[in-house]
Amino acid sequence: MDARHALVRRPSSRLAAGLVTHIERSEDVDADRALAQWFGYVDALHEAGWTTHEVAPAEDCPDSVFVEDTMVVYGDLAVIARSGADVRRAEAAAAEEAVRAQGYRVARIEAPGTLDGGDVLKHGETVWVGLGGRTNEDGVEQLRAHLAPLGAEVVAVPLTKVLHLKSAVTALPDGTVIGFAPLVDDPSVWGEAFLAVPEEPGAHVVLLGDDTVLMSAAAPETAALLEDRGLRVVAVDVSEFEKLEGCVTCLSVRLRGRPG
Ligand SMILES: NC(=O)NCCC[C@H](N)C(=O)O
Repeated sequence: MDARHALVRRPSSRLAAGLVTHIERSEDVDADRALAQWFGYVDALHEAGWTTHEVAPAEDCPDSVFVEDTMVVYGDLAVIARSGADVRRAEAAAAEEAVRAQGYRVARIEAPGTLDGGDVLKHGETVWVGLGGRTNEDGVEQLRAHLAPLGAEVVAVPLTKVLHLKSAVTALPDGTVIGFAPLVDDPSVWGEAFLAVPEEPGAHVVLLGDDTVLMSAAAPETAALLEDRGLRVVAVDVSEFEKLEGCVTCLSVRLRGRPG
């Protein structure tokens, strides 16, 4: 992997008021513990050689820590999302400012399109987009138009069982797409490349390097399975974010092809 930079955004003290859609609301989201977990996550990025850049915090936006949802970065272009949850739209402006400061060109998903960055899974030149939750057809079409000149193929994927596509599936460095089968609408999208994992929190990995993945500490069996495949696993406790349907992917935007 080349340049290793990532955007992160520290949690609002109002995190407990974040949105919950597919799971029961937990009454015990602890904002202090969440902040400690967020520092643990950021430390794990640093230890793996990543430099982090903070998007200005947004106290009034309980879900702002889930910075992944504010954009899709491909090549030298950042497509600023227009969340399918209108209460989250205020998060985008500061995220745009932060990614511009890293040298990216910017495009935007415009109304009536909606798209959340968490619905977008990239591997190589293929970009799968979950359709049916926070992202609509117009949002997919706009993303396709923005990314086509960069050589990306955008593929819409049905999504009904979880919040975002990357709540269901993520990709390993070799292109294997992992998911917890009961929550994946149509694994046949990935054919032989799909690998079922034994735990729901095990479906989410952040690629930290060519052979290293970051994942939730709540998925020890999946961690062992990935280690058997030759990967190094860095596990972090993100329990407070998981109570709000967040996972390791949504806490950062990795800027792998940073222009600047
Ligand atoms: N990309 C992600 O998985 N984001 C998680 C967002 C969770 C937040 N509570 C929401 O419902 O928008």
